[in-house]
Amino acid sequence: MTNAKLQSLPWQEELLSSLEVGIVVLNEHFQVVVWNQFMENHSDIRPAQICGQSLFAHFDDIDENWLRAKAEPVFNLQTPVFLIWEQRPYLFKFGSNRPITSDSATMYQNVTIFPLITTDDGRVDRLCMLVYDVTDQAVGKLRGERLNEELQYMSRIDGLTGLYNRRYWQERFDAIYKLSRRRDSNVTALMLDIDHFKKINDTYGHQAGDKVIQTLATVIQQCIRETDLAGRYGGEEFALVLPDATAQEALLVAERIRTAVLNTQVQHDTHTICFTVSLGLAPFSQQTRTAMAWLEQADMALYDAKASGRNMALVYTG
Ligand SMILES: Nc1nc2c(ncn2[C@@H]2O[C@H](COP(=O)(O)OP(=O)(O)OP(=O)(O)O)[C@@H](O)[C@H]2O)c(=O)[nH]1
Repeated sequence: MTNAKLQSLPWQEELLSSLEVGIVVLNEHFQVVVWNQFMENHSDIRPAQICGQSLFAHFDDIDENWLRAKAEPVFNLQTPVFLIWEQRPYLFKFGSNRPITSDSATMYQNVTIFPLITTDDGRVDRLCMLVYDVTDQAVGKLRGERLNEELQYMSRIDGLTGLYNRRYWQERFDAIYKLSRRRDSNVTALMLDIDHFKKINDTYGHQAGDKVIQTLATVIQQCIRETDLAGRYGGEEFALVLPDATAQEALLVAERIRTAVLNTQVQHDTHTICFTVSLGLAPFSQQTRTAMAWLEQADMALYDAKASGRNMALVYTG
């Protein structure tokens, strides 16, 4: 079955030309025997230019060793092989004819490679590749995945501050609690609350209050490690967990946050707003039976800090 033979059967040639599928027949030396209209249209290579020549001479971005290894079972075991876009977006680097706004500049392809027997002794001496354009399907799936990732991100993040929201923070905190029990690690939980926040809202308005909350979130992020976990726990209440930190080490972080807040001013309209925070800390202990109980200890220390005059950080003492 050579190109010359195909030309002698016009209806077959017409059939192959009208297919929206690439058809490539290769011999044992990976020389092209058939190159249909689809392949010509997308590669700008005419059959006369490529037939009788090595495929790799025209497509130097196809890894020769890889394709030969892939095709081995087709020749030796007479079994088909499938290349799917999820594993390798394309075999032939063709441009996609989708609109400019489309997600893909190149055509995604699924490729089926199956054996052809043209010898009298039943040996496979040719293989046929069917190249399917699956760009629409691939772009749709990739968009769906990206959308899912965005939705997952949004479901974890607090819209006002960009920190983790309460639900997701709690989920991560529970996991850290379980890990700490197993490893008996030094981890400290921290609760933080803005002092007299109601007064800020009442004096400057809710928008100003929001700005204060956002500014505090930025300050917190600047004062902690990447491995620390910060979340917005309630309106003006934040929860943190500091892995690899004893109570004393976490207290240094808490003091860093407290002083940074003292040195922060929030501009709103013509006003300059200053505020303070109170912090409560609780180191992990094997005696603490649940994650919730651990967090409550930090909350009790926070309550003590508030009761002792605010603008301070205290460690839970039991
Ligand atoms: N602007 C703004 N205010 C909020 C938000 N969430 C809660 N609040 C307000 O935060 C205030 C919290 O007040 P309180 O719980 O009485 O505490 P506080 O005034 O900070 O007093 P102390 O904690 O005892 O220092 C309430 O007025 C809530 O309406 C929010 O997202 N934005």
